[in-house]
Formats: sequence, structure tokens, C-alpha cells
Amino acid sequence: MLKMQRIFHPLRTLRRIFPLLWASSRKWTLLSTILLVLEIGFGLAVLYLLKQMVDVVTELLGEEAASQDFVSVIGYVALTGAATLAFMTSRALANLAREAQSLLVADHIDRQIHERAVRADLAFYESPRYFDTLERAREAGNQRPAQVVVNVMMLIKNCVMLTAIVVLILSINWLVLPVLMIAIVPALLVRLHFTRQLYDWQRHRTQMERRASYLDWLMTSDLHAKELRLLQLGDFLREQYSELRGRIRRERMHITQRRTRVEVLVGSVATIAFFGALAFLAWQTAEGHNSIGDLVLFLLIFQRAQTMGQELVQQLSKLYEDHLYMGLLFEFMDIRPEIAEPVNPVTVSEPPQEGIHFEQVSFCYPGTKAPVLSQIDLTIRPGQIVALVGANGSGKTSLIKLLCRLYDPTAGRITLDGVDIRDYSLEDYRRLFSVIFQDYSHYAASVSENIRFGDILQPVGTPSIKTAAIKAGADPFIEGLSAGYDTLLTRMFDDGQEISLGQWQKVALARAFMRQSSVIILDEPTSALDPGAEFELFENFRERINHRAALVISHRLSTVRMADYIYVLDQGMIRESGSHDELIRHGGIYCRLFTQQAHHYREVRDREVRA
Ligand SMILES: Nc1ncnc2c1ncn2[C@@H]1O[C@H](COP(=O)(O)OP(=O)(O)OP(=O)(O)O)[C@@H](O)[C@H]1O
Repeated sequence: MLKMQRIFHPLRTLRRIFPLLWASSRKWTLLSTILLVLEIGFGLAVLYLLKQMVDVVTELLGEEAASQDFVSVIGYVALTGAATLAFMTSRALANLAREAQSLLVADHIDRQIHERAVRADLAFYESPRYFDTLERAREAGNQRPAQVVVNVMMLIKNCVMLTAIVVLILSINWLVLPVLMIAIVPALLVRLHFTRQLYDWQRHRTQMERRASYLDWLMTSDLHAKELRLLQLGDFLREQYSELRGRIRRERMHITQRRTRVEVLVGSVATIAFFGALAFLAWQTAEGHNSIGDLVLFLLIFQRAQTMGQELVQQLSKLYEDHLYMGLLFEFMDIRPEIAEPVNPVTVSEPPQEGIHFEQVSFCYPGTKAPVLSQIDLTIRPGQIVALVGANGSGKTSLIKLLCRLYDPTAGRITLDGVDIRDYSLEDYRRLFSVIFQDYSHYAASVSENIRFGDILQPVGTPSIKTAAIKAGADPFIEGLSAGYDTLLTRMFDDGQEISLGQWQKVALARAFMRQSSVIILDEPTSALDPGAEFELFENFRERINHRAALVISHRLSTVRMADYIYVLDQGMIRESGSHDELIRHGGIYCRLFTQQAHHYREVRDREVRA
């Protein structure tokens, strides 16, 4: 009982599919339904005419043949032929309509997946659950909903046709019917059982599949090609990959082998049942309980009944499978971002008047217990350049994520002009910032586009692109590229070109300078820049950013020096804060780090002067 419940419980999913289809392709849904009705109508007509024809021929066998009886036989043959032709035409057209519908629905599903993916919380991307759910949704496939419709329609068609055949069989001999049931029902149950088994197994092996895809990507992507060769990791990875794929294959084969064994058994029972029915009917005919015509009719529809019975079983199990996989797709679609628009958002006033304040902010990443930030009090005033300093893992990037509202604090609050940032419209609030993260994106697009992505609302070819590139110190090298600002930055496509890491960083900086946002955030903006480029960038940084506020993270304290105010983070807490001079006077962590770096440079310089 429980097993049956498990099999049939999630049929609710199917209810959600039809509105989806209607929303994506009204015209084709309507058309394919009409054509299906025609297909069923003509199919039934063929069966009816077949029976009529057999009846007339049977009568003819018993009587003296009259010429008008032959004419009526010929008439039935012609009509049956015409109905068969109409049946085939409507079936072909229905297939065409269903194909068109499938394509539209697939595009609709893709759009929905992309919409959910771009709106999902960042937390979702940073957890394995996201990848599992996305992988499963993708596995469910964008073709599934349309397949469901096709299946439901075919199922309706086969049910109607099979009912008609059952009625015909009943008219021949009702005892044949239970035998037909023996042929269909066990096969159906077996199929449903194994569909569920396969689904459960596929759900459980999602991570294994993802791990295999990851290894495949490691071996084939250009990103890892250098290290892979020099560290000679190729064979090791290949072995790991084959082992994983082997495990997946063995598990799958185990289920398939068991299914085949049971299916052969059930199929044999079905075949014996069909032929048993035929033998029974032959015997009944010989005994005179049935006419020769009945036997002929049974033979005519026997094949059809057998095929339809098999199709029905297949469609039901397919429908069940579709429903299970659609559940995975809906699981992904049901993800709602937690960081969402407030019901009555406060309007962001630009430029900010008082600035941004962190008030006793603490934060743990979702699913973890250890705080990565504790009781942070921090202020960024309009026009102020603030620097964040701290060892690796001290929480600098996490703080930026909170500032941009990619996460919400676990405790405390962040305010903009005295209002909790959770009360502002998310989009408006995020537009206050231009950010370049450490792991900024390398878009496989032209230089121009790579920069314009910083403010996508600006028109194509806007002069602001060049201005931003000049500010980032990127303009000279861009002008030297084969197609200047139109150069495609990738080796993935024809006519593309790759640039150095430092040059990529300059392009990313230009992207950050593109938008006239109130606050500019730079997380390690100069890690790949040569000292000259770095010096140039920060020499007149305030003018470069048009006197806007900035939050800069850097391990190079010579860069940090120019900030108006510096916060020193250590293990998620602010240990010191003040201007460069104040912190040096204070003689704490910052002073120690700065002296170490300065000492190092001085030593190198002295050594070089002596040499
Ligand atoms: N998505 C995440 N989920 C859970 N923990 C995370 C996540 N991202 C970072 N952390 C943890 O948070 C802590 C702070 O990381 P964060 O990236 O903020 O440090 P950081 O100061 O920017 O370091 P670095 O100087 O190396 O860039 C680290 O201990 C890190 O392991």
C-alpha cells in the first residue's frame, strides 16, 4: 500500500504542467488538441467500418452472393480506406503541432530556469544544494512538459481506442477480456516500479554525476591546461573519472538487468495470454459459439489491441516518469530568494547624505555556525575613501557582500542615511555601488562590452567607455589591440584574442569606473598590476573616482595609505581603526604590518643601491 502511495503520490505535479503549457503556446496547444480529437475520431471510424465490413462479408458467406452485396463490401473497403487516410493525415498534422508546441514550451522552460537562476540568492550559488537542484532541473529537461502533453494526449487516444476495441471484443466473447487484462496490468505495475527505482537512483547519484562532470571539465578546459601538464595530473584525473563513471554505469546496469528479467517474464505471460485468448476463440468458433466473422474480426483487431496495450503501459509509465522529473524542475522553480524586495520599499536618495553605517553587525554563512564577522561598527561617509586591511580569511570580502546586500547580517543592521538597507528597493540600493571583486568576471565579449557591462543601461558605443578605460589606465593597451575596443576578449571564438591578467584587471577596473555610482568598491584591485600602474591609479585616486566614496581592500599598505580612514580586521572583528597617521602612532597591528612591508622594500632598495 505504502509502495503504491509512493508511486502515485506526486501526481499533483502534473496539475502544474498544463497552465505552463497554456502560458507558453496557446495556439499550438489548441491546434494539437483539435487534431488529436480528429485523429481519435478517424481511428474510431476505421474500427467501426472494419466491423461493418466483416459483418457484411460474414453475411455474404452464408447467403447467395448478390451483386449489390459486393457493391456494399467495395463501398465499405473504400470508406475504410478513406477513413484510414484521414486518420494518418490527422496523425501527421497532430505530430507537427506537438513538435511546434514542444519547441515553444522548451524555450519557455529555459527562460524560467534562467530567470530563477539570475534571481537566486548568492547563498544558493555557494552551496552544493544549488548545484544539485540545478543539475536535476536540467536533467528533468526543458522538453519534459511538452512530452507530458504528448503523453497525456496519446494516453487519451489509446484509452478511447482501447475502450472501443474492448467493446468490440465484448461483442465477440466477453471471456477474452480478463485474459487481456492479465496481459496489460502486471506489465504496467512492473514498469511503474522500475521507473520509481530509476528515479530514486538518479536523484541519489546527482553529486556523483556532478563530480564526474567536474573532472571532465578539469581535463578539458583551457583554464587548467597549464597546471595539468606541469603537475602531470592527467592520468590521475583520468583514472578518477573512469572509476566514477564505472560506478555509475554498474549501478545503472544493475537496475536495468533486473528490470529486463522481470519484463521478459511479464511479457511472456502477456504473450501466452494473448495467444491463449486466440486459441480459446478458435475453439469457441469450432464449437459454433462464435462465427468465423468474429474470429476474423478478432484477428484484425488482435494485433492492434496488443500494440495499444503495450503503448498504454509505456505511456503510463512515461507519464509517471515525466511527473517525477517535472517535480525536480518545479523544485528548482520554487526557489524563492530570501533577499527580496520589501513590500513597501523606501526610495533611495542619491547622493547619500549621511552615508552607510554598520551597527554591531555579525554574520555567519548559511548552514554554518561560526561567525565570520562579529560586532562590526563601520562607517562610510559620502566622498570618504575607506580602506579595509586584514589577513587572509579575516572577513573583508564577506563584509563587502553584506554591504552590497548579497547576504543579510545574522545580527545587527546596516543603514543608509539612517534607514535599514533591507527597507530599500533591492535594485535601487545595489545601483549605489560599483564593485570589482577579486574573482571578477572575464566576459567572452568585446573590450567595449566588457566595460559597458559596468552600466548596462548606457547605450552601445557610449563615449563613457573610453573615459572609464582612461581612468583605469587601460586605454593605451586597448588602443594597441588588433581591433581596439572591438577586440573580442577570448580564444573560444574566431577572431578572439587573450590578454594578460594585469590587462584583464585594468578592464575590470574600467568596468567599475563605468557607472557613476555613489560608492565604488575595489577588492584587491591592483593584485595583478605592475607597481607603475598601481602608483598611477592611486596617485590621484580621488579625482579618478570623481570624489565619490570608496571602499578599498588591499594587502599593499602603500596603497592603503591614501585612504581617509582605515579599518583593521582580524578574525572577523575590527581591532583598530583610524587614519594612517593615527594607526602608525597607535603602534598596533597596522603599524607592525606597515613597518614590515616598508622595511622589506627599504632592504631591497638598499641591497640594490649597494650592488
Ligand atoms: N560561501 C562561504 N560559505 C562559508 N564560509 C565562507 C564562504 N566564503 C567565505 N567563507 C569563510 O569566511 C571567512 C572570511 O572569508 P573572506 O573571503 O571574507 O576573507 P577575506 O578577508 O576576504 O580573505 P582574503 O584576504 O583571502 O581574500 C573565511 O574563513 C572563509 O572560509
